[in-house]
Amino acid sequence: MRRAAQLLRRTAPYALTGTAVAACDDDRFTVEKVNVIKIPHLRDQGFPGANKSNVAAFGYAKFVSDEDCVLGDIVLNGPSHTTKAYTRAGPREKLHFDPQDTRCAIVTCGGLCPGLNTVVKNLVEILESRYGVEKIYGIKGGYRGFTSVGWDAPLELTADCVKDIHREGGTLLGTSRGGFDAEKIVEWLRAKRVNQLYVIGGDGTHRGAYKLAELCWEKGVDVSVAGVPKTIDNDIGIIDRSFGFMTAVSEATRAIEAARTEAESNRPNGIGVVKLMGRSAGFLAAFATLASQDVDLCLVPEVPIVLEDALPHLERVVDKKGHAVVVVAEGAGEELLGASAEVDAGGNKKLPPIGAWLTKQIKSYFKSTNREVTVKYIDPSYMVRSVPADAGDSYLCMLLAHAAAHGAMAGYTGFTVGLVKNKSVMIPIPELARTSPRSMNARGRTWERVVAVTNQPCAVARKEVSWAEKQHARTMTNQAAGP
Ligand SMILES: Nc1ncnc2c1ncn2[C@@H]1O[C@H](COP(=O)(O)OP(=O)(O)OP(=O)(O)O)[C@@H](O)[C@H]1O
Ligand SMILES: O=P(O)(O)OC[C@H]1O[C@](O)(CO)[C@@H](O)[C@@H]1O
Ligand SMILES: [Mg+2]
Repeated sequence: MRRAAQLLRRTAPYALTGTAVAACDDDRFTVEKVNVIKIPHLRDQGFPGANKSNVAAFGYAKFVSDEDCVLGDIVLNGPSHTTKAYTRAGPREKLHFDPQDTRCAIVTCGGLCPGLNTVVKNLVEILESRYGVEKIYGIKGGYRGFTSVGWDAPLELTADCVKDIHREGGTLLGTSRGGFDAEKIVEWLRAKRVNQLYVIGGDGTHRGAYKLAELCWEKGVDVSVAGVPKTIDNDIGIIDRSFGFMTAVSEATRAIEAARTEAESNRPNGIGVVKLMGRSAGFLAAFATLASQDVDLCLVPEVPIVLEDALPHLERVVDKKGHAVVVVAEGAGEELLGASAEVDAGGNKKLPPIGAWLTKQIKSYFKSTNREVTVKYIDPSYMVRSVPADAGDSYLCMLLAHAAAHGAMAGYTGFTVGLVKNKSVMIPIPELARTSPRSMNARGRTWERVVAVTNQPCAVARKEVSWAEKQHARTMTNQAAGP
């Protein structure tokens, strides 16, 4: 017997709506409850909008209904199942903003990431060419650029001036940490009659973006704030992966390849150590390790380092192969090196020099066993994120830019976009903020694969369980929590 899903009903803004869905097939399983996550809409804040028909999409695209959802959890492991669902992104039949009266601004914040320019290019192109928006500002140098003057004052972007920017890494607009002033930014938006703001950045940038959306409601300004998540750490919650991450993984494997070549060639007992980015999540280190297949020891922030296991393991590898390769994420080993009280302009804590420390530990361990060792330390950190996006990430950048533009034109606000189970969706920014930064589950499949591929002793992770589980539990609690 199959019972059709009941109509998905939405209530208050940003609330999870408990929506009963029954889908029984010969009593095999039941999806008991789908919690549809509602996206704030400007009409709910009392802005009626233009309610114009979407001629841009008409004739070439299938409109996406506001009722279309994507299930967040598609793995069934029991007779009944509860899952969140995210509103599908895509062109809507009705536009909140009349393109003729639409003025947009785009800003990139936080660290660099492959594909920033590709997102900017695709935003400008879809807004100008498809929707017919005539004024698009490019804010220079992150949030602080709203108040900059002179050469750093906002640019006017056109499809023509962005047509080749995807070929370059970095961001045409510039980026920064710090300098966020909500009052001044909203004042600028009001003065320039900008009614769509696109922010491309990480969790910090999104926290700022939501403050801007809230301030706009408070001040009665009809502005849509749309985010596009950016991080090469891949530490944004909910989404499948962030743009630029796989490009960074490919670049990281080149550094690992160099480390292997150095380690293999330098006698006796060559060891290559590669430090990769990853402030609080070791996804980059883990994926580069899995992709390269050359790594013998991978250290990540989620799994505390146990030197008494790690160093003898390296010695065994060197004995067997003549060389070894180590990958360490920059945020690993906080439990040994201590946390720094210093923070950067974005409020992110500064990290101790784990790569140099580890190199020293390896040297002294081999010395203590009366073995010669040649350690080559490679720190390619900025190189992996300053390159242009590869083909897969370029495609993702285009998809995300389009999702953001369609959502903002339709009048959604305070949302970000992402792939969930390979479908593009909109996510309320508070949901993203609650689930980010996410960390790798030290008892999950990715880490299990890393241990299998490197052959590093499971004991490397033995102390980890309580600490990493605590970390992971925190993320999961955040994800499970309602707004
Ligand atoms: N809680 C917050 N409220 C308002 N603005 C914030 C907040 N956190 C960060 N910002 C601002 O967002 C911008 C970028 O923040 P941050 O340095 O944390 O980078 P990010 O967006 O998280 O990207 P990355 O992935 O590189 O860390 C900065 O201008 C910072 O001032
Ligand atoms: O030196 P910056 O520009 O602050 O960036 C470094 C940080 O950026 C990140 O890649 C996040 O974007 C972190 O892994 C890293 O700690
Ligand atoms: Mg961040």
